[in-house]
This record gives sequence, structure tokens and C-alpha cells, in this order.
Amino acid sequence: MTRETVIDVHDLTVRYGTFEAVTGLSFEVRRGELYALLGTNGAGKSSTLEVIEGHRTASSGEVRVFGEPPTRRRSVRPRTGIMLQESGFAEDLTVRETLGLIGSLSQREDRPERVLDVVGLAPKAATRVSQLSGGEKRRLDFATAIFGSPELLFLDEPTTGLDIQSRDALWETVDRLREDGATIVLTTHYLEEAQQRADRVGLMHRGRFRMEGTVAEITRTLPATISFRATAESAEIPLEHVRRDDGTVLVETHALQGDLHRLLAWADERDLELLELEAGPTRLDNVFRSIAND
Ligand SMILES: Nc1ncnc2c1ncn2[C@@H]1O[C@H](COP(=O)(O)OP(=O)(O)OP(=O)(O)O)[C@@H](O)[C@H]1O
Repeated sequence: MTRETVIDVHDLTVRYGTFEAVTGLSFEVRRGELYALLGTNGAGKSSTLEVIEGHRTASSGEVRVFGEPPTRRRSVRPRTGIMLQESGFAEDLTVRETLGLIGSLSQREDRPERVLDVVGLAPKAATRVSQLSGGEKRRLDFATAIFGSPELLFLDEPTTGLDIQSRDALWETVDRLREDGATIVLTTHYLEEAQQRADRVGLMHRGRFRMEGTVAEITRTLPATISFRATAESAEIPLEHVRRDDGTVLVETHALQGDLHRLLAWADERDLELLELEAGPTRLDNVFRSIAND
């Protein structure tokens, strides 16, 4: 059974004057998915998201969110949480006041204390926004987005400026929302995060998708890699497509399991230990580099 479509983008074009920032983009996001919209700088991600979020009208094409035009804010807004790259909070409001204000605008029910606790800002509830650090402001951004546990959450570069603990905490909260069925749209330049977490990925470059699919489908377009620290013997390994790079042996292969098996058998016969051995599909950032260079 196909899950319900939450976001449906069909043949979307966004123009600024004569410049086409997004050209004929089509994709769907289904209930419960984490969809990562990735791309090079200026690829058109923000322009696309602004249309889906109802902040910009499409030059042409059709966009539906929960089956409605996103500009129909009264029905779409209460079901949608948005964490923008730059929020522009009023500097003289306190953290609690900001959350209360944004919470009431979102028309979702929640307790500010609960949300501040979730994002670790409870001790700063009475602090003015102007006195927060960059990372704390990002956490307040996140708090406003998850206020009332929305069904659909947009996360635009959510972990930029966050320390590792805050990142882990943010993803834990997102995972909990997903367990309750929330749908997530993520944009990030941290491709590792997308690789780990996205169900599907759209890779944009110059206004179009260059690839779209699951992480496995996308990373399969490039060979997998085996790498280990070079030794005198490694010149003789029985594999093709071997490169040496800065003391590391790098093997590119479309038959990862078989080649890995052969390599390990070869090392066993010689009683060699392959130090720093790593094997796996290529990383999303390599696919990204390959599309960004054309
Ligand atoms: N208001 C605007 N007027 C004119 N051109 C714009 C406007 N907003 C964006 N653009 C242009 O449209 C293109 C796409 O911009 P957009 O912000 O959607 O890209 P992006 O993928 O979000 O980029 P980044 O990763 O750098 O944030 C860019 O070339 C940008 O210069």
C-alpha cells in the first residue's frame, strides 16, 4: 500500500525576473518519510522550500501540502513546523515569551516549559533572545518548529552552529517525532547526516534534480570502495582499479562482497593484517561532487 502523500510537487518552476532558479521540479514526500533536499549553493533548494512552505508563489507548476495549496495557510499552518536558517526573533523578548508567541501563531497546543525542556533551554527561559549564544538561538528555532509536535516538519540546515551534544539531542527529538508518524523535510550541507537519516534524497544542481531516490539507490551509481593502509605487499593485491593515495590503498569496485572476500583471503594466506580496513558503498558526498562538477 502506498503511504499517503503529504507533499506533492509537480513541474515546479520558480523565476526571479528572467532568471530560472527552479526548472520543472517534481517529487513527492510520503507520510512518515524523512526526505532530504540537497544541492549545491544556489541550486534552488530554498526557492523550492519557500513555495512548499507557502512563503512564495510558484511561477508555474502545482504544489500541494496535505492536498491543499500551501498558500491556504489556515489549514496547512497548524500542521506544519518550520525551522528556518534565520529566524529573526525579537531580540528583547525572553525565550519563554518567544516560544509562547510563536506557539500561539502556529495555532498548536503545547506547554512552553515542555518544549524548552526537550531542547535543553529550560534554564534560559527568562533570558532575553539578545543574550543567547548562536547555538542557543538555533535551539530556540528548533523549539518553535516542534512546538505542538506538528505532523510535518521543515528543517533548514538544523544543526549548523550546534555542538555535538546538541546535534545528538536534536536528532533524538526528530526520531521521537518520527516514531509518532511525523514527516520531515531536511536541507543540509552536512551530507553525512542526510546519508544516515534520509529515507529518500533529491540532489539538486542548477534548478533541477540530478538524482532522486533512496540513499542506497543514489550511492550505487558510483563504485563502492575498499581502503586500508598501504604496505610493501599491497602492490600485489589481486584486484583491479587500485589506487594509492597518501599511504592508503583505495580499491573501487562494483562487486564489493566478492572483491572484499578475495582481498581477505589473500591477506590471510600471507598472514597480513590490513590496518585501517574500511569497506562500503561510496559516500553521498562523492556522488555530490560528481554532480557538482558538471
Ligand atoms: N529574491 C531573489 N532574486 C533574484 N534571484 C534570487 C532570489 N533568491 C534566490 N535567487 C537566485 O536563485 C538561485 C537559487 O537560490 P536558492 O536560494 O533557492 O538556492 P539554494 O539551493 O537554497 O542555495 P544555498 O545552498 O546557497 O542556500 C540562486 O542563483 C540565487 O542567486
